[in-house]
Amino acid sequence: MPKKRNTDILSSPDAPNMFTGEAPLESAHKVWAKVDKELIYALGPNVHRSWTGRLSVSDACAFSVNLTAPTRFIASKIETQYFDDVQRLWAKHDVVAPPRQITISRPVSHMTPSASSLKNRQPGKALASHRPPALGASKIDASENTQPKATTTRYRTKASFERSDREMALNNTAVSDTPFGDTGASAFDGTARARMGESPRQRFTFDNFVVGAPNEFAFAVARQIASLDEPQYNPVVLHGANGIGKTHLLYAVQNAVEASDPTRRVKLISSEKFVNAFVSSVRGGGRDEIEAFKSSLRDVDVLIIDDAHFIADKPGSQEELLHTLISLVGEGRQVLIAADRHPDLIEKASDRLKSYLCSGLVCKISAADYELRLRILDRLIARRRETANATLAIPQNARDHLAARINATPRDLEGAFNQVVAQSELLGTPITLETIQETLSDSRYSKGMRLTVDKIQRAVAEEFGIALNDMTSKRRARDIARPRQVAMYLCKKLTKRSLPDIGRRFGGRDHTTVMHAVKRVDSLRAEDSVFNSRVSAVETTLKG
Ligand SMILES: Nc1ncnc2c1ncn2[C@@H]1O[C@H](COP(=O)(O)OP(=O)(O)OP(=O)(O)O)[C@@H](O)[C@H]1O
Repeated sequence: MPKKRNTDILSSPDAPNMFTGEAPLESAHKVWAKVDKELIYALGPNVHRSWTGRLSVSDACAFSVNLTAPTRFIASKIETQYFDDVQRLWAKHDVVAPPRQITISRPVSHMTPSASSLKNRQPGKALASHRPPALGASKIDASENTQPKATTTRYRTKASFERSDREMALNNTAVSDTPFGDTGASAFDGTARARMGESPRQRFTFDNFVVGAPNEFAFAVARQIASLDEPQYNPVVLHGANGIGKTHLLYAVQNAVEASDPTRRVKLISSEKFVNAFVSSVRGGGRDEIEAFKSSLRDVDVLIIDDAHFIADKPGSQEELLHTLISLVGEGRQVLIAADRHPDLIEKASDRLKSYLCSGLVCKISAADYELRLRILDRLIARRRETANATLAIPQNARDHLAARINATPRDLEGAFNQVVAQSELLGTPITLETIQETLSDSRYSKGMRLTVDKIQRAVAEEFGIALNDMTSKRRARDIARPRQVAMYLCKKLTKRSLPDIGRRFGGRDHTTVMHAVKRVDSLRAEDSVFNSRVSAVETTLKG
């Protein structure tokens, strides 16, 4: 008779490894020793020494393993930048199938309760309260205040982390209209907040917004909205690339209006929240739900909607938004909207919505130039000195380098600044031009990744001798169309932009046109050596 399988034991968190017979914690230490070594090769010794090499196994069961970092910042950094490597190598060396879930956490004190408890642990005694979160569990349970605080789950993406501050703000606003309290905030939100010192709502003020040629119009408009009781332009749309300061200005308006006249009702909501609230009110089915939704948006003096482009392919929500705007504007209430592109370029937005959005005032925030980036950097340094590190010193040549090198958005600049400062503060090293170069060389700020569509279009237009505006024109003559295809090809190859996004930046072309261009240039490069060397020449110039 076949032996009865003891599923209770095998599915228990303390079950020994089926293959090696090792206890979960023992096997986790062994696996980590291998992963630790391989990470040196995978990430390079410098990165490993500064980040992943500072992890250690603090707890493990048959389903999951908890790796602890010495500080919250290091845990966040690993989670956002190196987690995939850790996870991949862990899966390679852990013989458990499916591989155990990895959680990165930071201790609340040097000797974490879980570590000390593990030391005193009685063989065979389960430590239920010190288990790493189970598979699929969300962030750490706030009641487990003796546990290392998990900064995030395995499902968070880098992009979502970058946006977390802002989303946290928008979500809180939408869930409740109370200013940033702790209510409802997740453990991760708490981490993000601690990392930045203040909530976005507190940081995003007019005073903290650095004004320069690329944003002065938008700033002036926002200030005017905040200072007038009667709208002068309505609706107002601010548009510009991601991370360029739109949300900052929206919050600045909200803050300023509330500070100057607490009786004025201001509501700031993301269009994603708008859609969700609208859909759930409709699903709720009752008239009351729908009426409650409508009045929550219409009983305000100033309605501010962020990321309006999100609503593009949702016809029902678009219609509702349009009615909301018409109703508010009709009653003389101010409407302020932000989107990542001009309303006319919001694909799948209805013509009525587009034309209504353009009927008030549309103003663009342009890319930050070097001078503005330098001034934003100076402001960041000043704030850091005021709030956390009075002796922070960054030599001028290092500042110049940072402002010149991070030629993307203020958000990227802020991220790079945080990285440089945190590394210096945590490792106790001074900030110099060399340390900045080293920090940035390990990161997403490496030159090739920061190439913009605009730069590529310019470089290709120059090489092939066509006008820059032919990149977006409808002209189809081969001597124009071919360089345009080259530029599309290089955008796909050298940036992280999607095919639809690239198409949009080439005069609103379809993604299939971009796909065709990529294939065509690829095959021409293989067939025609002169053409190939011209494309290589542009590529080399761009990569600098
Ligand atoms: N002119 C500026 N002065 C100071 N800080 C700025 C400025 N512009 C942007 N920032 C900072 O850059 C970060 C990103 O800005 P913000 O979230 O407002 O971008 P966004 O345009 O709303 O991006 P998205 O399109 O992704 O929503 C914020 O921390 C903001 O404070």
